[in-house]
Amino acid sequence: AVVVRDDDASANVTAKNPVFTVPTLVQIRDILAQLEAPIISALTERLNLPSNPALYANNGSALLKYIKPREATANNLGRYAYGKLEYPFTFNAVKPDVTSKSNPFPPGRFHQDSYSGNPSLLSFYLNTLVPLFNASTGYFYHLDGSQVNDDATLNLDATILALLSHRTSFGKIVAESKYAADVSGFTPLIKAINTSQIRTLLTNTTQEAGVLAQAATAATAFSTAWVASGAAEPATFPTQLGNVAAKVFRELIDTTTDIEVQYLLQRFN
Ligand SMILES: C=C(O[C@@H]1C=C(C(=O)O)C=C[C@H]1O)C(=O)O
Repeated sequence: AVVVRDDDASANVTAKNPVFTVPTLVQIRDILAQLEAPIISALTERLNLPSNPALYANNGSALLKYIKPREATANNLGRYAYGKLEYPFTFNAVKPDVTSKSNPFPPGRFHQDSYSGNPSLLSFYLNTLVPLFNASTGYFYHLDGSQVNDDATLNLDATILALLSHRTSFGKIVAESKYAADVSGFTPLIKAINTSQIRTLLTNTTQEAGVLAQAATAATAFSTAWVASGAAEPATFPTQLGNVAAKVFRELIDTTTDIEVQYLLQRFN
């Protein structure tokens, strides 16, 4: 539907974003738990492919070149539409909502802020994860004897990065849900731009321990399943996967929390 907005002087007529009420924190945590297995499943596959270091040199320029046309296609399919909670790595898809009398961001209603956690996810991927993806053999067989399959590797890189972006973007609705449950606690901290106190109020270390424990359980299940299914794995494989899963979920928690903090800092813009 096309509606006239009285708060947008630059355009007489513009499409208004849909109004979304965020789920409760309990519901959001259930949804986040559902994302753990797919992330660790993709990491398991990726850990079993050898890497071509050239793809990740120069801040991942070859990886980003691979991802760019995929993200353009994804964009045309609506992957980054308003409220999808996923953002691309190769262009900026965020148009932040602006508060006004007609659009006051009531507690519990999603609004879009301009912050993306993707740059820090990409740097974590390139600098911390890629060095851990050091398999010497892969599961592709080539008559020329080569083990490396650049396209298959990049395809998994793109899949993992998209999942990481989606998972961390939940920080936006986590923040809205927590704000709605404690408006009087958050409001003065936001107005004072007290970033460290906002972060403290958002953090729940018991919940974090549960997320990390589920990641460890999933990593054990996937490495056990690969070995039981007949994959030729080095003895170190379960430990390596456990290590990768622990690092990824620690990073996800930290970046999700960054996104929560940044969302709230823009609450009254
Ligand atoms: C997402 C939340 O906020 C923070 C981030 C967490 C996460 O990313 O899993 C877990 C607990 C909180 O410290 C939450 O409270 O569930």
